[in-house]
Amino acid sequence: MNQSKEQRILNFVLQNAVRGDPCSVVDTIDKYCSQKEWAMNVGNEKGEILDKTVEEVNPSVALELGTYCGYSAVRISRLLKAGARLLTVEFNPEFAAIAKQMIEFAGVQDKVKLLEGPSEEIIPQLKKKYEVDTLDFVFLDHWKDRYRPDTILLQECNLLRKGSVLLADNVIFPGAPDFLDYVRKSPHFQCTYYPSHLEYMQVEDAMEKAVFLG
Ligand SMILES: Nc1ncnc2c1ncn2CCCCCNC(=O)c1cc(-c2ccc(F)cc2)cc(O)c1O
Ligand SMILES: [Mg+2]
Repeated sequence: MNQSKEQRILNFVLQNAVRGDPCSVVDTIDKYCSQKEWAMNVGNEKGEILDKTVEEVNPSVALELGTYCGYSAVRISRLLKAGARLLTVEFNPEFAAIAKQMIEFAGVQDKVKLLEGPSEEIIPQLKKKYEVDTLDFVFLDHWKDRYRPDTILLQECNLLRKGSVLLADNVIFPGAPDFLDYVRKSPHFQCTYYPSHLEYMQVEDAMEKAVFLG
């Protein structure tokens, strides 16, 4: 049976990156996806905005919605302090299997917990099943029409505290207009817009940071 694109990306990393070196895994994925096959990783340009935000927040507990091949899970977890952890949620079992291998190869498996399932099912389980009190940082990179409902669900589940930071990918392309409208109009969020480009392309995209005010 011929390989999936995601399997080809993983194989390229296993053959060309340095085991246990998260930066080499990130760079190798970017090399493959910019030169051989496009894929929906956040990429290096938006990845630097992600890095700066993670360094600014320095989260103890971070959540990622939409793992895909694990590119941003490796990118985020390489910046986490000792004892900090990233919970990453992936709906697609094939993607989750690739991401698991990617995370282990990068050597960040002790910082990352990969949860398989739809975000709307997993978010309500975070407190009791995954021993989360509140989330310091949330990276939204899953279905774009889930950004707004899941932001509301995070609030309803009391998973946000004063100062929790949400960072959303793709708010321009493919776009998350209802999410932008919601957080920018809400008195509970302080928003910042970061213009950028779609990963590996010269197409306009952007990220939105929304800080929860309590
Ligand atoms: N836990 C969960 N709950 C719900 N859905 C879940 C999930 N976990 C995963 N998914 C399912 C999301 C699958 C991928 C989401 N990301 C995207 O759809 C995405 C698409 C593009 C794109 C751009 C230009 C194009 F021409 C085509 C596509 C770029 C991006 O950076 C993207 O992040
Ligand atoms: Mg994205």
